[in-house]
Formats: sequence, structure tokens, C-alpha cells
Amino acid sequence: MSSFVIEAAGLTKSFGSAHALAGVDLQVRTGESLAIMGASGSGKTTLLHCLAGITRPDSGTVGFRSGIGLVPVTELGERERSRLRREAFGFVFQQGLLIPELTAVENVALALMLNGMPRATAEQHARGWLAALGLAGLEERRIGQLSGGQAQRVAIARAQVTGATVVFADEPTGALDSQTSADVMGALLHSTTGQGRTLVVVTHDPDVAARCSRVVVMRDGRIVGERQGARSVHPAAAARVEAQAAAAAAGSAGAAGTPEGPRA
Ligand SMILES: Nc1ncnc2c1ncn2[C@@H]1O[C@H](COP(=O)(O)OP(=O)(O)OP(=O)(O)O)[C@@H](O)[C@H]1O
Repeated sequence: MSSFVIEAAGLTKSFGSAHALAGVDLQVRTGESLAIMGASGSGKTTLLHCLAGITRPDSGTVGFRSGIGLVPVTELGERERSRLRREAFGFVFQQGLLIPELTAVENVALALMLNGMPRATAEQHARGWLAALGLAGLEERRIGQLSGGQAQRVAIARAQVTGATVVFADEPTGALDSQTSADVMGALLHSTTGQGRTLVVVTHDPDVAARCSRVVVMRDGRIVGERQGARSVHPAAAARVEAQAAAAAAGSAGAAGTPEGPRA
């Protein structure tokens, strides 16, 4: 089985005269934490959105390797891509994904309820994840009643409660002070690569990138550099993901992710 969970080749994307992606080839390894860096406007977010099936590139392909084979993301219709995003991917963005009128537990449970889980069960799973991310006691607070770092932990819980294979994060620590940023990044890494999942993170922050296992650097819509980080791929990663994939293929797809959350 390939050790790549996402394989992208020849991606181009233009917005009018802006060539956001000008030919990107990128393979994301199972269980790695991959940072995408580069100057503002270099195409980082566009690349992340293409990898995650949010944006369709003008040309090129993206494949996602699941337990049942390679899913041709770029060939799927909007409805199928939406389902793939709900079931296989998780998203942690700087803003916009949490619903301010809902409580922390409701925000996390919503991801499960959208996949058909009854509310009571969904909230039970959600509480497990929130506790694992250090938010026990804050479950009933609305998002606006949480600090920026606490809200980002809710977003991390929501991204992973469904058992996402790959978590995509776009500037997940962008609005946070350096200590809170380090704490949130630690929680994000522990709950993704620390449990065999894969993390792809767009960041301007060298401290965030330094904690990832690989860094690619973009300029003018292309990848112009790459380096390995200090942290290696988690040794249990490939086995864990393959076991999850096998379980999904055997018919237990749709089960919630483990609420064990990050390890201390
Ligand atoms: N929806 C859009 N409509 C028009 N132009 C867009 C759109 N999205 C991206 N662009 C343009 O594509 C280029 C790449 O944008 P992108 O957001 O991918 O860069 P980025 O590296 O993530 O930037 P930043 O670090 O500032 O977030 C930029 O020139 C941007 O203005």
C-alpha cells in the first residue's frame, strides 16, 4: 500500500489574472505533519483548498488514498466532495467555522449530527473530545465566551470528532499570542499525528513550521523548497491509519473518532 495519503500532480488555478497555482506536485505522507509556508499571496491557501476538495483546480489531479483505494478527488462532483470532506477530512481555520450562537459542545457535536448521529450520542462523544483537549467545565459556554486559544481547541475537537484521516489547518494559531499558539499547536499535533492521523497546516509562523515533520515553501504558485523538520513521522501512524481504513472498508464507516484526544 502506498505511504501517501494525498497525491497531487500538475495543479494549476487562476483567479482572473492571478495565477494562484502554477503547477504544483505534492505528495502528503501518511501520518506526517506537513507545513506549507511562503509569502502572502504565494498560493498556500489555494493549494490547501485544492488538496481538501474545497476548490477544484483548473488542471491537475488530487487523489486521496482511503481503505478502498485511491479516490479521485478532482473528478468528484460537488456533492461527493462535500461528503468526502465531512467523512474523511477535518478543518481548523483561523475563523469562520465555529458557530458563535452555539455552545462548545454543540459546535463539536454538530459535526457528528451532520453525519447522522443522534444528538445525545453526538454530545457524549463531543464532551470526551473537549475534555481530552483540556476544556472540561467549559462545554456549555458559547464560543464568544471562550478565549481565542480555547475556541481554537474547540475547532480542533470539531475537526477530529468524526475520525478524520487528514486534518487541514489554515493559520490555526494566527490570532494567538506565542504561548497560547505553542499550546494550541501542541494539542493539534498530539491529536493528529500523535494518533496516526495526518496534518497539513498553512502557516506564516516559523515556530509552528518547526514543530512539523516536513515543510514546503511556496512562491508565485509553485513549491520552491522543501525541508524535513526536527520531528519524524509518528511510528504508529501508518499502521493506525491502515487499521482505520480497513475497518471503514469492512463496513463500519461513519463511526465516530476515538474521544481519547491528545495524549498529555
Ligand atoms: N477567491 C479568490 N478570488 C480572487 N483571487 C483570489 C482568490 N483566492 C485567491 N486569490 C488570489 O490568488 C493568489 C493566491 O492566494 P492565496 O490565498 O492562495 O495565497 P496565500 O499564500 O494563502 O496568501 P496569504 O498568506 O496572504 O493568506 C493571490 O494573488 C490571491 O489574491
